[in-house]
Amino acid sequence: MTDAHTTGPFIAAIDQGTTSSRCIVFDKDGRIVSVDQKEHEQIFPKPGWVEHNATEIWENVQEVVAGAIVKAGITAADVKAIGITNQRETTLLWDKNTGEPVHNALVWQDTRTDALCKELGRNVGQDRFRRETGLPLASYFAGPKVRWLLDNVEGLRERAERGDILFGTMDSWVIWNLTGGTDGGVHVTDVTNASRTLLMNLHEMRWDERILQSMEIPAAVLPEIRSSAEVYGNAKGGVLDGVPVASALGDQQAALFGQTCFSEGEAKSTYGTGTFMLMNTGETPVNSYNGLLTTVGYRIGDQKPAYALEGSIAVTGSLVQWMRDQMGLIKSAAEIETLASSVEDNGGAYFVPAFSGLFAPYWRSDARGVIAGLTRYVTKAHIARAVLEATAWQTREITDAMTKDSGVELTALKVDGGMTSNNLLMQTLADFLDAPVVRPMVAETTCLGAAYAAGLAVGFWPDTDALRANWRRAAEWTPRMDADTRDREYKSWLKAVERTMGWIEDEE
Ligand SMILES: Nc1ncnc2c1ncn2[C@@H]1O[C@H](COP(=O)(O)OP(=O)(O)O)[C@@H](O)[C@H]1O
Ligand SMILES: O=P(O)(O)OC[C@H](O)CO
Repeated sequence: MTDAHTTGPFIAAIDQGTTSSRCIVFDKDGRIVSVDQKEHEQIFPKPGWVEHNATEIWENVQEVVAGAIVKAGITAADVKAIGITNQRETTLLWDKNTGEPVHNALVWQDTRTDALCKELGRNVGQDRFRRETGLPLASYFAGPKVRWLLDNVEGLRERAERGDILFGTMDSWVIWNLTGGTDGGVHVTDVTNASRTLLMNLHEMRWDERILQSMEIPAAVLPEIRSSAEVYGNAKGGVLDGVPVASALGDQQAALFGQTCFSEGEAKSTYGTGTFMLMNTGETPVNSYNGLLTTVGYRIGDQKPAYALEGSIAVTGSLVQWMRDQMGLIKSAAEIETLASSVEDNGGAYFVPAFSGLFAPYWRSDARGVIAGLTRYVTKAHIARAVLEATAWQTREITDAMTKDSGVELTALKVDGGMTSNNLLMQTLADFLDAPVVRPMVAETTCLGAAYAAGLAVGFWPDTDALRANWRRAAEWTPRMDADTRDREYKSWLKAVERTMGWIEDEE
């Protein structure tokens, strides 16, 4: 599938995402040469619980890597490096002697550790976690999930303490398997993924011993924390045998990198299963007083890290999936735009999809979803509109918090991800933010970011300036809504948000 304009060598990026795994081959201009992708099963054992089968995921990863290489018509010899990016926080423990997971992976959306987080908050204190890790104590993050597994899988704690068990987010699982698994696989994670565990000291980039003690997690299970762009090892076996594995970044940080947000104040927002806005805040971590997370943006080799402020929204694209799969109101995700465009407005309806509680800026795990403002007038088209507006209003709440925390006014928002193919949503976003929304030519910024980092690590690209030169605007939406309408609608949205809170009582 390579054309006359794309001659090698290439970089291959693997994106192990929440709903699918994909592999994309890029050329030196950052153009896509080939793509292969495969979905995996979403397992919902109980309300609020979400799991993935990590063995299925690893099989899919191997399949899409082979698929992308075949489609590109190339071999391992043409690939200079492999970059890894992944759904963050999703937590796996596996046996290092057999390579078998000890349990399904607990997915970032899973809320089973709510009670544990409350208990830790009472015993250890919320502030300590915020101060050391940059994160609020919430079921979203990996550390409490590790503790839950150690407490609930029979005999696991003893095996972990004996040194037989490895913990990893999906970057670690993919890298360990890629580099040989039980036959010498390297057990590493990068600073961006480690910064999502509630276990890493954000300032010193090392596992925090006191937090490990209070969470009762043995250090023996932990991967080594490395930078986001360096060679961790070479692939062993498979179609990319011998190729250096040279980057790892959580998917949202990878998108920040792929959008070339290398300067302080530059931000992007990625619209996939959830939505995540990150702003590069430079070499020092910025504390949030408005419900954002402080996280690592990236670290290239032994250079100073770039930190970021993040606004995380749990449910955006997954609400569209829910309309399709659970409600049967649309047949495809794209159909939501046609349905929503058949009416002028939301008909008075507001949909707050607090399915996993509310993330930024509220961090309320006791919240659950509501549709507010219903009257007999409301049709499924109005609900479809409210679904799209929910994504745009949630972004507005995040940009407001970013402005307060960073002092930087939003002048334009760089966007990417699957939902950005929805024109109505992008226009609504520009309207609600009262700022232009800009989409780059390569909307696959997550894979692109991982490819860029891997390429920098092996000298395929010389520096970040070379990467910036690849960024090209594909589309722009400018605000058209009058201020009065925007303010009135925003007030109604905030009223609907209030109605979600406190739905789950402590004993539930
Ligand atoms: N045209 C569309 N309008 C609204 N949502 C869409 C559209 N196309 C895809 N989506 C949503 O985008 C998400 C897929 O985007 P993607 O970036 O691939 O997500 P992820 O990386 O989280 O798996 C799905 O949740 C899907 O419902
Ligand atoms: O796989 P995605 O794109 O839904 O991203 C998930 C995030 O990394 C969760 O923090």
